[in-house]
Amino acid sequence: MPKEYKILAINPGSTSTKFALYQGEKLLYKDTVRHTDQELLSYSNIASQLEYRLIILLESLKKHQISMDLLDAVVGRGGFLKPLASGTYLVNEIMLQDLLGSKYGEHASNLGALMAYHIAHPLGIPSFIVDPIVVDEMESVARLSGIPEIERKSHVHALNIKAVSRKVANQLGKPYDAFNFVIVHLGGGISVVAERQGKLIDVNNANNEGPYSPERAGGLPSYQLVKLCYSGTFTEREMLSRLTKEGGFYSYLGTKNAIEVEERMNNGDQQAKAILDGMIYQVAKEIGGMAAVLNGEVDGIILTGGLAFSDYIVEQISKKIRFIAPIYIIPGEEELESLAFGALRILSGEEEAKVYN
Ligand SMILES: Nc1ncnc2c1ncn2[C@@H]1O[C@H](COP(=O)(O)OP(=O)(O)OP(=O)(O)O)[C@@H](O)[C@H]1O
Ligand SMILES: CCCC(=O)O
Repeated sequence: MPKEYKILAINPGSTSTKFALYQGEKLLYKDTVRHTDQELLSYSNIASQLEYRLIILLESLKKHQISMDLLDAVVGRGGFLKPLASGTYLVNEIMLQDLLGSKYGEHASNLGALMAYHIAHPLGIPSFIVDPIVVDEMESVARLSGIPEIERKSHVHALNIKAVSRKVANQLGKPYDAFNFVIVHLGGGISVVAERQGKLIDVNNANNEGPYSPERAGGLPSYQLVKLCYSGTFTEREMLSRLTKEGGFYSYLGTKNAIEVEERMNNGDQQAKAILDGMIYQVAKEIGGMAAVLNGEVDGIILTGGLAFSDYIVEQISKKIRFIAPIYIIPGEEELESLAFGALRILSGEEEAKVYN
């Protein structure tokens, strides 16, 4: 009988940290710890949250009486690195340095490789990342921005997007590269992608384009943005934080929690309704754009991520876009499973780990 590898998967998100333990393909334990805005905003940068998130992980393992001694590998979500092909990568020194120094940008998922390595290294076992947020399959036409100094980049919830795409394709009875999908990850940040036959040919860079989200500003009118940057009101760090951690719902309503925003709306708060509806409007508009990228040849639109648990959000988006193609709802995310299975493919010899250099 083949060995049933034990793999710990770690997914640090913008509003939560999620963990799971798999034995082979079987889930043994799963836990989600949600972080308050105050907790996370008290850290000056993402890398400085490492110890805090590691303590949370160790507490969770202890609470669930999980011993780390029997682990075969640890896998974390992959963050801002150089643009990469899709796949599973061994965590190595260059990767750790790039993440610790935020060389390619700040994002909660930068902690994935760091946390995985800190657990795995003392145990003498490998650590991996799978389909990091810098998976880049964009076509050259999609890279043009409008000025030569700025190139559009592929920063995207690739892990979950690839997983849900496979899932829907499976439901439809064909491999995922047989379809064209528009896939929308509705999380703390929002990714809307055009996937043509398995490749993410265009994506809104979830950190600085597209719809606003619970914590991000999304695309902004560029002229006014430049004026604001030079107004003397904000430092560069404050401005970047305003766009990526304190934008969207948070900037208007003081919370990143969509459940709370919906409750406020249901209790008659008109401002909460306006902001929620504004996000829905922008998401629908972005989906229309990605449908055009696919020449209207869209086999399905997939809505996924934490916000896809909300009936209101799903219904309101669906109303605007159902003329395009059938809609598939996969709430939450398949990220932990995808991480564990990515590592499993390496341990079982089905694939070879890619090297980051
Ligand atoms: N049942 C629900 N109804 C409405 N909104 C929900 C529900 N569950 C979670 N959310 C909202 O989803 C958002 C977080 O989504 P998710 O957990 O996918 O994000 P994350 O993993 O923290 O960040 P990201 O997906 O950007 O990496 C929050 O605004 C949260 O309040
Ligand atoms: C940058 C892509 C991933 C995310 O927005 O969380």
